[in-house]
Amino acid sequence: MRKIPNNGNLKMTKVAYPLGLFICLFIYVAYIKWHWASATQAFFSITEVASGARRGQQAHSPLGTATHGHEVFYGIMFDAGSTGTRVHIFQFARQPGETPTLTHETFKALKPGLSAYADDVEKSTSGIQELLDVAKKDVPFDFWKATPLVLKATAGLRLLPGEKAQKLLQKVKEVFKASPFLVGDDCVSIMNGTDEGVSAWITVNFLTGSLKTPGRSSVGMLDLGGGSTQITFLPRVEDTLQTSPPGYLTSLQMFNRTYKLYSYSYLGLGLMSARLAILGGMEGKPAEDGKELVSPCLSPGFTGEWQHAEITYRISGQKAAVNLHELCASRVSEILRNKVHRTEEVKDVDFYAFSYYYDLAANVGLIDVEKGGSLVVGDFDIAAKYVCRTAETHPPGNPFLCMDLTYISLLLQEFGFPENKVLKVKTVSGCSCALYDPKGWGYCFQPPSHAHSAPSFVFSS
Ligand SMILES: O=c1[nH]cnc2c1ncn2[C@@H]1O[C@H](COP(=O)(O)OP(=O)(O)O)[C@@H](O)[C@H]1O
Ligand SMILES: [Ca+2]
Repeated sequence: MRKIPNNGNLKMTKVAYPLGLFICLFIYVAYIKWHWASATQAFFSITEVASGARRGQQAHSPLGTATHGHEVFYGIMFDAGSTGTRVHIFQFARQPGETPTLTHETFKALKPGLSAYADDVEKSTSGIQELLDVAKKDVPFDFWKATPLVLKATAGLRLLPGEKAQKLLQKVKEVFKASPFLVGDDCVSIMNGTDEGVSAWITVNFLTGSLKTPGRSSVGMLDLGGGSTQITFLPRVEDTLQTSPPGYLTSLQMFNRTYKLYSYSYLGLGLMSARLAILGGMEGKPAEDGKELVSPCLSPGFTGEWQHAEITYRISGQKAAVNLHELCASRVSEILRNKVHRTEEVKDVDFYAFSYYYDLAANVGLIDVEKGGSLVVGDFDIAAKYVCRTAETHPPGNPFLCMDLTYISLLLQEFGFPENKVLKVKTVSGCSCALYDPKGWGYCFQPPSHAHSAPSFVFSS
């Protein structure tokens, strides 16, 4: 479990414009602890709801009276990713009349993801309950009733047949409703892929300061999750806007500006889903007759088991394979063929890359594990070639390393990134985002709108 206390030396003084809420948090996150972005994203919405609820409670109860002139309130956010469920418990403080600051965060993650329980929803409850128990320990008893609780699910649930996903969400909702926290009717939902990409783009652009500095060019965002992968950037070239297929452009209105973003989430191209496709398996289905899945991306002598979404697959490397990298690259190219839309403009935009881009780059020493860092796209190719060649004779500790690096390298090439393109790779990612939910806790924002409807993602001050 991660606990992140705030040393309290970054308090905002009174600001006229509620933008201070965001600036404060992002300065805090960017300079004190560039860390997991769902915290920041949830912050946007939680602060308003939680403090509102708290005020409501205070009207009836003397327990709400703040100590030392501070009003303290909490928010709980579950990020139900395809590979795991994570809880973020936020504590905020607010001086009367001032914007709240994030003063503490508790985090705990559990594996596997919620979607692994698609065929036995009852089993999903113990993990959710365990994370709720963490929240109950963290949030003082008197605050339970006023503390909003929300869950946002991503690719794992999107990949499930609708009925199965709904059953899981319903189960979680029951557990939430039985909890002592503040839950609304839409406390549990699946976030759509574009919202996931856009919310991460907003976060990283706050973090880099480009949204608050007029004239500063924005950065692009790449997120590689387990089930889906997102690319989002702000095109500056008319041709990108003209040539992008429908569904790849989305309008976002924020701080009196309209952003026409290029954003797309590729469901099934997250790293774990890609592994399964490369191995020749089908999402949610065990291999026929327990057949072994053979891949040229695994060491020739390797045999083992791999668990994905609660299904165990027997896997092995292709016998006597020579030039593993070439064979693997050709298999991966088959999987990626005609799946990814390429834009010329990505060459000219600064990009940040998160999640498995970070995990893999850190794993092979391309970046610092703690701080992240910069690399060029071609580094993934060099690393893939090296790891795959070594794997021909010595199976690596992680049997998927050759496959994963080859996949990442080819995916980036498919997006249109040249090998000399610099990427900044960080641990932060835009995962679940409460703020970006049209019906959710968008107290700070009006509902988002995409593509064809009028932009309405408006900061309401
Ligand atoms: O809270 C977190 N801390 C650090 N890494 C996280 C956290 N949540 C997700 N990740 C990263 O996200 C990736 C898995 O993606 P996820 O399970 O969210 O799939 P999805 O986004 O496709 O649903 C991994 O790289 C994992 O390290
Ligand atoms: Ca994620």
